[in-house]
Amino acid sequence: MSFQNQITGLILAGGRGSRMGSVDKGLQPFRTSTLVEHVIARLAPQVASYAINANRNLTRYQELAGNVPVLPDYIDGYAGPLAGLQIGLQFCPTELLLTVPCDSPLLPADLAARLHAALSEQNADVALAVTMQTRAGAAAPQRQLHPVFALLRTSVLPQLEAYLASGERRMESWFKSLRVAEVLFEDDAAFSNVNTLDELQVLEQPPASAAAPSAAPPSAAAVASTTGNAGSSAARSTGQHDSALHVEQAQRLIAEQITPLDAGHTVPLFSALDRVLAQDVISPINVPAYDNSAMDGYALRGADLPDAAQAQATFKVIGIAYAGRPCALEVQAGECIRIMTGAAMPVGCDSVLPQELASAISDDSVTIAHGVIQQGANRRFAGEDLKQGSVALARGKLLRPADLGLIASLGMAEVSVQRKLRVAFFSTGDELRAPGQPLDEGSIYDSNRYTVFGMLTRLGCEVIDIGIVRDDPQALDAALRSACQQADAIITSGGVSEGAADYTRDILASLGQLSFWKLAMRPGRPLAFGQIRDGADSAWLIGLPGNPVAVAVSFYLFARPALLAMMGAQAPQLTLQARAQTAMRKRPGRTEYQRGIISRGADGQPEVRLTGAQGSGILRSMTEANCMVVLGHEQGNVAAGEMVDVLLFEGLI
Ligand SMILES: Nc1nc2c(c(=O)[nH]1)N[C@H]1C(S)=C(S)[C@@H](COP(=O)(O)OP(=O)(O)OC[C@H]3O[C@@H](n4cnc5c(N)ncnc54)[C@H](O)[C@@H]3O)O[C@H]1N2
Ligand code: MOO
Ligand SMILES: [Mg+2]
Repeated sequence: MSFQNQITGLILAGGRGSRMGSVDKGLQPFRTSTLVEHVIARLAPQVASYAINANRNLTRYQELAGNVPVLPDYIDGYAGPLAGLQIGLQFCPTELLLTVPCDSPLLPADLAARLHAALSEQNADVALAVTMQTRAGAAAPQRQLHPVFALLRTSVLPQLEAYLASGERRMESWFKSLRVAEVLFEDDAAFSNVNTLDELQVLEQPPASAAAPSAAPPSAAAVASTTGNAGSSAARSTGQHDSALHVEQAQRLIAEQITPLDAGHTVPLFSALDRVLAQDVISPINVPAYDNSAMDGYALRGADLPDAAQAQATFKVIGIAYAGRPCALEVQAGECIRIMTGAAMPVGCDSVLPQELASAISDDSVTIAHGVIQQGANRRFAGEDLKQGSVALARGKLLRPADLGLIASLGMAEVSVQRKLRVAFFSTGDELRAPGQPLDEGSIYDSNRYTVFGMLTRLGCEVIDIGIVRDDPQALDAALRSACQQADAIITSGGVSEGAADYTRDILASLGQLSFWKLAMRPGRPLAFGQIRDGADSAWLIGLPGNPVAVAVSFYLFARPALLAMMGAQAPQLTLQARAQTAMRKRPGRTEYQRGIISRGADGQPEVRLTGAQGSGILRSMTEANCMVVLGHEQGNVAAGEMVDVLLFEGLI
């Protein structure tokens, strides 16, 4: 394997740019493009694929780089280059990560080759660039370390995480704890980094040496498309390393890339259930439209209610007010009107006595004891539910039955909703047979397509079943192209892990920009995500792992939010807490989703137990469960009686 295939590049663009007036350095204009595009042009040919670490303007970086991963820091607060390194190492699909800053547009073309040679020869953890610099006033040139030009083994990630967890942020002192190989580069100018706008202007002068780019870099999108496939083969590196993306990071990366489809249309209210609101619903009226009674009883003036000294008071009944019928009566002191729930409050009345609270009722009078109701009781105000002109429901709302009721209460018979997402789905694998067919030796029934069908349908998608696709490059290519032409998104299962399913990975990658992630979770460790294209058509693709439980879990955690984001829907997952009924085994360093049954304990509090064997091929564990127990990344074994997080299935799985 060539050294390039072992290396993922990481452009560090996550700084504050403090010395540049807080501008985003990577995006500064430089020689007809931007600093980061020059860095991309220099870095891309040296590595299998690359990512950008940025904490601002993520969409802009994404546009410039054409769908390469743009990774924000995992830890908050612009914690410096080590935070960028951390997310880069967590993400890195290859054994080696090469970091370069976004503001060194002249970086050496042989950076990766030379750092790699030294790293291998010296069996080091990290190789760093060094130059000799003559400073003003200094007698001799001095050794200058360039720690952000580093080639690292991803196996150093646990050490880095421990270092960051101790509150440390300094890069050079972290390197002191590692085996470092230093590589002397002659051309100091190649490492010039631009800290101030003045320095940028100096560098903007026409290049003085051959080391500088002679022309504008190729467009970043072109670079990305040439590296996309290389990235997938590099992702199958043979070396053992533990770097894996955290669940939240993968979710964040997906969320950052997906933008909602902008395609609303109007439907009658009865067709709007489970659809996503495409526009805010603004209330055209006050709801309720007028002050009215919340009770059947007697409307009166609160000022006439008896005080403690009076003990009770008797009111004269002067008429009846019904809901839906105007009542022209007006009460005077000591008078009341018999009123029905929902009837408009008669002029002068501000309180309603529920009839069952009266001390005595005759044909024309009502007696009320002191303290039975307060002034203002049981009066519903105009607009207390919704004020005219206010947002009754916000765009992005997934419409539930009560929402339909609310829209109807505004007098609206139609509503603007997003068009249904078209989602194509298929299963991959030579071993798969469709239910109803005979099962020959070595084959199994395809269950994933049915699970995926159910989950897509519950999400309100228009489903396109592409069937079972054999592990055959031509069949996969044809299936993907057909899916891409018909659908907004494609959900596949199987063939995204290492090894025998290489085919699927290669074909998936050949049609677009796909990342193959290893996630720090169980089940659902492998996942593919990206966009594929066929001519003018494009579709998002989520490649779920083949194991049936992993399919459901990965769909829930990644496909569901991705599809909801495409619909522009706001539907966050709700995590509850329950008491563990039994001990649960858990290894720190990954998030586990164990299948559970939540119920009410003897003390009335929620408690949860696991559904037996938790293997990711045991689909029964899923059907018996009504929730998933979520055991967090850092968490270890759970003792009986401890509180654990749970995600309820109802409506989802
Ligand atoms: N060397 C490694 N091997 C594996 C790793 C790894 O990290 N390194 N990850 C394991 C994990 S975790 C999973 S999950 C699987 C995922 O594999 P693939 O996505 O490549 O899926 P397949 O190999 O095609 O299938 C895996 C498994 O699931 C069964 N399957 C597949 N499709 C269906 C279907 N539609 N209905 C029912 N069952 C299905 C298939 O027969 C296999 O048993 O990789 C591990 N290996
Ligand atoms: O995704 Mo796998 O075994 O974690 O099922
Ligand atoms: Mg397979």
